[in-house]
Amino acid sequence: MRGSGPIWALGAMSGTSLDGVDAALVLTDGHGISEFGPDAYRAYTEEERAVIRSAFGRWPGDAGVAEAAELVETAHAEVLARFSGVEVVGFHGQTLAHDPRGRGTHQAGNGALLAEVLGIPVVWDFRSNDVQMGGQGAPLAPFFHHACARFAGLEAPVAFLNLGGVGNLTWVDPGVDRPELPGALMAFDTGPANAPLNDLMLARRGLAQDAGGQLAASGTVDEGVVTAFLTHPYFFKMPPKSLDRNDFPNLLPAVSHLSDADAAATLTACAAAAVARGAEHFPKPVARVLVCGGGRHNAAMMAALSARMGLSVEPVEAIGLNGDMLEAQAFACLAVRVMRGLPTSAPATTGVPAAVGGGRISRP
Ligand SMILES: Nc1ncnc2c1ncn2[C@@H]1O[C@H](COP(=O)(O)OP(=O)(O)OP(=O)(O)O)[C@@H](O)[C@H]1O
Ligand SMILES: CC(=O)N[C@H]1[C@@H]2OC[C@@H](O2)[C@@H](O)[C@@H]1O[C@H](C)C(=O)O
Repeated sequence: MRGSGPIWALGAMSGTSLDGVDAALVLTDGHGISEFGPDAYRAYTEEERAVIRSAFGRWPGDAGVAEAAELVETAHAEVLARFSGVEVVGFHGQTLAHDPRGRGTHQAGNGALLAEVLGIPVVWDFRSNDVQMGGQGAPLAPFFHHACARFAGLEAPVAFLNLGGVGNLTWVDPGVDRPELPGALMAFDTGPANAPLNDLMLARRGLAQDAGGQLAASGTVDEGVVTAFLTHPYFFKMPPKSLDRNDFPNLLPAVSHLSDADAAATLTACAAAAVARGAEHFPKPVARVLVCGGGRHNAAMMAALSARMGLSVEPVEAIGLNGDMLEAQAFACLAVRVMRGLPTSAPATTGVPAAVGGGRISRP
């Protein structure tokens, strides 16, 4: 990559909730954000979603994985081709399985193929190197959260919370000028966020989500279920730590005896309680929690978070960011970091023994 100045990078993310592909342009030198560009979204069709979902938990070579990967590649090629003036693409792919201390981490989608189709260098397979070096391979957005806090001119420690299928929390001290330095970051997955709630809505009501958190807001939380949920060994692990979408298989069955509304309220409370438990690990207190990801549209979840954390919980729009695109933007910024040989994770974000870079670079 020429020079060290900012370039237009296009990031793309297909998250665990499997709604679709987010893509966003960022002008960045990998350290700082100069400007945000346009973004785009391409939903998966129900048929595509079913094929990809059936490959969850599977590894390269397993039945159904090649079909899922092809759909992921096609959807990305479609949405990424809408942009012009792009110098590099950061392609996350679709996580199908994540077992960092076992079989590794598996993001479906071939970046080399996309580079050919788009005619632009593509950085991809961001997580494998970190896992091979002994890290969790996730979360990777924290280096970008650090850049966001500085872009917004924040000075005091702050937390970014992503509420996707899984939740992840990043504590940032914007006063430390590089994300890999000790004291800059602490990050980890908090627990299940929207995934069990979506599964409940699908099973009970045939709906994709609890829109606005309306069903949860009409129910009563079963605190016994929340207390039992918090005894899961994950909550006793020290960060950094990461999760697979299906790591809490007993959560949905734990609300099977409840009405639809009470079950939704209880799963929402569990997601919030997991975040509040996670925040106990923060090295220094924060005054505000800035939320990105689809869960910020769930008023019941936002209220539960604020109540259980005793903090101001606001969407990232409060500091001028786009909460639907933060992860896509993160992989844009990480792509530039990879191109320039900068680290993308550190002991405080993934538990890797030393700051490392990841990602494969494929050129057309
Ligand atoms: N209006 C809304 N009301 C309630 N929930 C919503 C709303 N919009 C989105 N969501 C929730 O947010 C989810 C999508 O969030 P997001 O796109 O951030 O997840 P993801 O990026 O796929 O997941 P991850 O970050 O775990 O990879 C939906 O599946 C739904 O549960
Ligand atoms: C293995 C994997 O894909 N993890 C995702 C998932 O979705 C949310 C959470 O679990 C986080 O760990 C990560 O994504 C974000 C973008 C990250 O790496 O920061």
